[in-house]
Amino acid sequence: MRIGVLAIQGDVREHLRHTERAGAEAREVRLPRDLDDINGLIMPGGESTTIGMLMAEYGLIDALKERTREGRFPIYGTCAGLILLARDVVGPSPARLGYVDIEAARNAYGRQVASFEVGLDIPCLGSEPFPAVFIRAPKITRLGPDVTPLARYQGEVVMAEQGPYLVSSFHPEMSPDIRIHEYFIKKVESLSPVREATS
Ligand SMILES: NC(=O)CC[C@H](N)C(=O)O
Repeated sequence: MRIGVLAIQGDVREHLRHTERAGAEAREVRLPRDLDDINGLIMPGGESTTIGMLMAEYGLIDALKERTREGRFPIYGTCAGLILLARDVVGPSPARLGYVDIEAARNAYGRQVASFEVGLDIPCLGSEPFPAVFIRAPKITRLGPDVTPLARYQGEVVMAEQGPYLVSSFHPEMSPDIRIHEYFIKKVESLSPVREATS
């Protein structure tokens, strides 16, 4: 499996490293042609207005619309990546993909100085809490009926999935734990077209 990491802003190197440790090949994605030979994409955190603007400028929004048309190209959006995958955004609304039926409120977990780490219970990863780092994180303020919640913090959903798309309000690459990357890779494997036998 080959996973792309959107390399516009954020912890690109950490996501590449976690992806490789979790057993997949990892590639940086900047331009539409970088999407050709990957099976899924991770969109790191950063500043969603800037990332969305550059994605639109590089032609990546249109290229991803094409690539995801059959619903078999998984994308994991973390933090700003969640905002770019959200159908609705409260406040200033960046150019984005909007594939997940959620509403996201930007910076709703406080400013940079209010960043924090918590041990989150994420049942699909097993019983060990996941060390989740929140940095000016978005809150999910509405969850559509087809979206499955995967984790909550103080009663509010902070990780969810809908079909091939996975989102988390927090940064999974900032701790050594690679279970979310492993979870995403399994999702990619389950949706990747089976190669035809050559003989
Ligand atoms: N760490 C992050 O990705 C923060 C997201 C940022 N607050 C935004 O709205 O774009």
